[in-house]
Amino acid sequence: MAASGAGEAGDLRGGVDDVIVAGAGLIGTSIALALREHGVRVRLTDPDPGSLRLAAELGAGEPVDPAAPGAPADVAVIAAPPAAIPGVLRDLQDRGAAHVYTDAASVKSSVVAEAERLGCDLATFVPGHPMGGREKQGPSAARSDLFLGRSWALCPTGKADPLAVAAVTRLARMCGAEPVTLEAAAHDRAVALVSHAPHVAASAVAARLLGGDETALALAGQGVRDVTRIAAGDPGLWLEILRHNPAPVAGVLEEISADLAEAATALRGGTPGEPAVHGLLSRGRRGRDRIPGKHGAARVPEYAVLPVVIPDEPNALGRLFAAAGEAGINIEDVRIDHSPGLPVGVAQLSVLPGALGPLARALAERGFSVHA
Ligand SMILES: NC(=O)c1ccc[n+]([C@@H]2O[C@H](COP(=O)([O-])OP(=O)(O)OC[C@H]3O[C@@H](n4cnc5c(N)ncnc54)[C@H](O)[C@@H]3O)[C@@H](O)[C@H]2O)c1
Ligand SMILES: O=C(O)C(=O)C[C@]1(C(=O)O)C=C[C@@H](O)C=C1
Repeated sequence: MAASGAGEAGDLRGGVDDVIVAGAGLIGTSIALALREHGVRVRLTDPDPGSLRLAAELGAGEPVDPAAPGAPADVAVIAAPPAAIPGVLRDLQDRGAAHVYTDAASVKSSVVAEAERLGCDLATFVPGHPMGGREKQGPSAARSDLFLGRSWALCPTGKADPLAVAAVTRLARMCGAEPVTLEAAAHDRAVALVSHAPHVAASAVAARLLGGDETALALAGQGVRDVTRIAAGDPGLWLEILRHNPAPVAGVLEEISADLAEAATALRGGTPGEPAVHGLLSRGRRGRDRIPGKHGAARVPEYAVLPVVIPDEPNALGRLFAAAGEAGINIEDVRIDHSPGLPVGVAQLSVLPGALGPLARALAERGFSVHA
């Protein structure tokens, strides 16, 4: 969603012209891509050189050394895993890397408490949480439109400078999101209900599938795919998120468990228990109706996946497939991650695990930019 003119883009930027994104993964690169569409200068840092290189190649910004980021940016966004954020904030603030700081962590109270403990400046730190995401990681899954129409929680402490809040509000709006301001504890209770407990519940449903035989799994339709999509997320990141929000998530899970237990007991009891089951299904339907919007994404099969950067031009995919064919490798599936308006996209080639190395070598030899 590029702005239509330099003046208009400048108006929306409102002084947020130069941003540092620390953490060039899914969320950091998505934020960077969205900001680039508004002409914002973006400087990227990430301890993983591969992620940094890919994010830069996707057009998300210029890689910089976090120890020498250059002149202070208008805003620094920290899009690292939650536990790393307070330390990165303290480091960036010590270096005077930006005038205003925000983060993207899925939890807020623990991040704020640790930032305070580390002596971070809370006047310039506006904790944030974009409510858009995917069940995938890394810059190759990034999309400039990831936050379009989503809420973006802002949890400024009582010490926050209103000008800092205004700058982060503008940044969220440039990403196409709607800022929602609330206290950190209220945020954590809210996301326990709408994000964290649902993730665990989806994992519980998906974990049952491990006991299903091939015939049962062959019958899997869209229903189970919808219910389990988020269970494909990274267990490491999710454990970290849950650890930082334990009590609110446990509370919701206990309520879900009670509903499920009651339904199971009622079903075991036959017809007399039916009203309880009907009641749960009806409440579920009414609860679902209260959700104002919904993500949609395809499930990705579990092959080995090779990301290859491709130019946005006729027959780019044709050449890619021809090269794989010449190497005698069968591509099982392909998915294109592409932000509208960008000159390049990422083709995610799914192959049998044993074919990954040979395919990477064959494509690299033929001049493709391969990110194995
Ligand atoms: N995945 C989602 O759907 C989602 C949605 C909203 C918010 N978030 C939050 O966004 C943050 C990033 O998650 P993600 O999904 O982009 O994960 P990701 O794994 O795709 O990216 C995280 C990136 O942070 C980098 N990193 C690690 N330590 C760092 C450090 N000290 N300094 C700078 N970068 C560092 C990693 O190398 C990696 O590239 C997390 O705090 C997460 O809670 C995730
Ligand atoms: O759509 C997804 O894949 C997500 O899980 C995104 C989602 C969510 O629960 O809505 C996940 C974690 C975040 O902190 C924010 C957004």
